[in-house]
Amino acid sequence: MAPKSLSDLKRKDLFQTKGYINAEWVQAKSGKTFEVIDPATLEKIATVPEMGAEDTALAVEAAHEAFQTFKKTTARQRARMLRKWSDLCLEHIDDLALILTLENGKTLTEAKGEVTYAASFLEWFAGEAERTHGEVVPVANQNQRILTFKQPMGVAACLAPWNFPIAMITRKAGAALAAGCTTVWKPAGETPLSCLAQAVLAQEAGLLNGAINVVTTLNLVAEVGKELCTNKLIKKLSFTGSTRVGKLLAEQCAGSLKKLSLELGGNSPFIVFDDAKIETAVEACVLAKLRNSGQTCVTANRIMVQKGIYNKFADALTAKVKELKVGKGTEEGVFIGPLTHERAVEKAMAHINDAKKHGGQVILGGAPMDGMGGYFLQPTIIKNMSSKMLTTREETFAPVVALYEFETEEDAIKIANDCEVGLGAFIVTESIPRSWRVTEALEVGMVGVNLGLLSACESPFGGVKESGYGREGGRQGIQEYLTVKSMLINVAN
Ligand SMILES: NC(=O)c1ccc[n+]([C@@H]2O[C@H](COP(=O)([O-])OP(=O)(O)OC[C@H]3O[C@@H](n4cnc5c(N)ncnc54)[C@H](O)[C@@H]3O)[C@@H](O)[C@H]2O)c1
Ligand SMILES: O=CCCC(=O)O
Repeated sequence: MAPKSLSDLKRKDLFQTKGYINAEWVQAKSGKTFEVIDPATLEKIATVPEMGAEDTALAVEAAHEAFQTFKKTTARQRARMLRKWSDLCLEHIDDLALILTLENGKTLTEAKGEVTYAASFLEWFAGEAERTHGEVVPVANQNQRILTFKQPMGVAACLAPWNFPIAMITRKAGAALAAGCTTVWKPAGETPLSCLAQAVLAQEAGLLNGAINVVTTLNLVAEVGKELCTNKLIKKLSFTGSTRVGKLLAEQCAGSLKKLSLELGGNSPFIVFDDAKIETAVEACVLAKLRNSGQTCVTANRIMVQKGIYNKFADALTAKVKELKVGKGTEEGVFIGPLTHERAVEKAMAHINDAKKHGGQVILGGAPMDGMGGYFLQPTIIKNMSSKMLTTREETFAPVVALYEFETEEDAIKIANDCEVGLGAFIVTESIPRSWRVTEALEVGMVGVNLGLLSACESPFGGVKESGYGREGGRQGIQEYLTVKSMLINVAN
């Protein structure tokens, strides 16, 4: 039987409810705490420390101290630790998935998928650690030799979101530690428990005391964020979350010119051309739109369908979505869990009501599922979407499928690019030339062709425009945590 509650954990010590500084589990200096809630039941699952600036500064100092030793480890030593950590994630996948489902709401199947995805970053960066090096540069002056080498930047702050609390920590910290940086993690207040479980496993994998530190906070997030941005011992900050907060962090980091990676909001177009196979389009759309209840940074937000197949696609998609079971992530057969917090339901309802006001036609769902006890929303499909609507400008971050109609390929590109952000995009077409043309024309960081998932540890992940800058994963991911030093040698005497 599938596990349902914390009492089903096989390794009880993976459920930690304190912050983690210099390899010790600690309370906040102020003694304050906050509660972590199961979004499927609204029941409290844990009480964790509400840490503030003082606690954060201690975590940064511990990481800085550890860096003096950690930077001298070899890439092979670091790779071994990361591989061991990856293996431990897979060994304890059931427990990690259960903790994740209980605090985030996603289904156990998706939670296991996230653990596997998280482990893949650790394995990937273990490999990259040993294959990242400088170069010998051809010289213009025969009396010189020039070479470059890569060095870890120092302490890295890793700020993870609530929608992928495990994978986003390993994507950031895996790269940082592979590079030889030490880290301070700040999980989202809604989902600290998955991060704390990762701290247990990372330590078990042999990481040096102080190489990872976890600061938990919900209500003092602005204070903690500011300390991380302004503390001069931190040399690099990586954030995944909203564009609003990303801009604030960039402003706060400007004072110390800290290097930033920002993976922010998107508004992904999902473009279905007349020549698409309907089954491929529906299957990809369900994944791109409804995975994690629509709460993914690359979630398809504007489903744009060419006129010739608009109604056919809408009917096929509606039939498919009607089959999907909504419920608690721990229940068998559930495809769509609750949203992670109350604000998400409010935001989705604001988008649905705004679409209705401007002529949108709700053909499925359209309301919260009040009797279910958590933050549940009916899977919703809206036709006749137009440029006037809120969803056109802002990501809905919920299981709300907004269907727009377009006429030509040129129109599709123009509409898709008429947007302040540019993270992901999806296109569905049987034409290879069109897939190239459209991919090249879209102003985004990632394009999926005939599929609904853009996630792979070996593929660089990130956006353009107000979706931020920097890349995570791929060969680029580790470079974000390294500096290049050049050495110029006089060989004349
Ligand atoms: N890119 C992503 O993966 C992602 C993740 C979460 C939210 N979002 C977007 O943001 C919208 C709103 O979500 P929300 O209500 O959680 O967003 P929010 O803007 O309140 O918070 C986003 C994240 O930033 C952190 N945060 C907030 N204030 C901070 C500060 N001053 N310093 C440091 N960190 C801070 C929060 O802990 C959270 O993880 C969503 O609907 C979605 O559009 C995107
Ligand atoms: O939501 C942010 C990341 C999602 C992913 O990597 O698939």
